[in-house]
Amino acid sequence: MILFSTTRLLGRGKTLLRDPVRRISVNMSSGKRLRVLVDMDGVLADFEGGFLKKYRAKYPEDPFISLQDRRGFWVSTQYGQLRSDLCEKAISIWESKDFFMELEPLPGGLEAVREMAQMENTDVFICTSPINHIQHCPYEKYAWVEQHLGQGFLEQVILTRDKTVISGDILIDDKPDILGVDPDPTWEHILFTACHNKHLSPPQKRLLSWADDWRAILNSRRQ
Ligand SMILES: Cc1cn([C@H]2C[C@H](OP(=O)(O)O)[C@@H](CO)O2)c(=O)[nH]c1=O
Ligand SMILES: [Mg+2]
Repeated sequence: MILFSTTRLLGRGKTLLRDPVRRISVNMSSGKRLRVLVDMDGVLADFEGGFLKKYRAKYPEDPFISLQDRRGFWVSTQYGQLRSDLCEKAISIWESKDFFMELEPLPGGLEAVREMAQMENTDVFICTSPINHIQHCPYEKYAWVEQHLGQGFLEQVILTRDKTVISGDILIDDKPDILGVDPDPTWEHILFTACHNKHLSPPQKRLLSWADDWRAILNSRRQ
C-alpha cells in the first residue's frame, strides 16, 4: 500500500506527487515502466554540422573534412591525422563559448523525445557527457534543453562522463563504443547513425534517423 500525502491522479495510471522540487511519476498499473536514455550530441543536437560550420568560419584557409568523409568518433583525431596542428584548432571550436548553445536540433529528435515523455509507462532522460573543458559546456547543455524542450525537461537531464553507471532499458547514442566502469550496463545500446559511424558494421541495432521506426524499438523492449 503506497500512501501519498497529496496526489493528483493523472490519466493513464500515472500519479504525480506534489513536490515543489521534483515531480515523481509512480506507475499505478501493473506494466513495468520503460526507461529510455537519449544521447544529445549527434542524436538531438547537430555537433558535427555545428563544428564544421564554425571551424570553416574561424579557419577559412585551412583544410577541412566534409561530413561524408568523416570517419571515427573523435573529430580532433581525424583532423590531427590530416595535419597535426589541426587537432588543437578543432578542439578550440567546441571549447569556445556558445558552441553547444548554438547547435541546431537534428530533424525529428525534439519531437520524438516530447512524444516519448507523453507515452504510457515510459520515462525518457537525456543522457549526455560534457567535454573536459568545463567553462561553457555543462551550462550550455542544460540551457539548450531549456530552450528547445522547456524548463520542465531539465528534470530529465543526466550529465555524466560514464554512461555505463546509468540504469535504463535503452540508450540511443551515436558513439559506437560506450565504455565505463560497468562492463555490463542495464541498457541496450541502439546506435544512432551519424556521418562518422555510417560505414561501420556494428553489433548494435541501428536507428538510421528519427524518421526511422523508433517506436518499434521501444515497443520491442516493453514487457
Ligand atoms: C570531442 C567530441 C565530443 N563529442 C561530444 C560527445 C559528448 O556528448 P554526447 O554524450 O551528448 O554525445 C560530448 C563530450 O565528449 O561531446 C562528439 O560528439 N565528438 C567529438 O569529437
Ligand atoms: Mg553523442
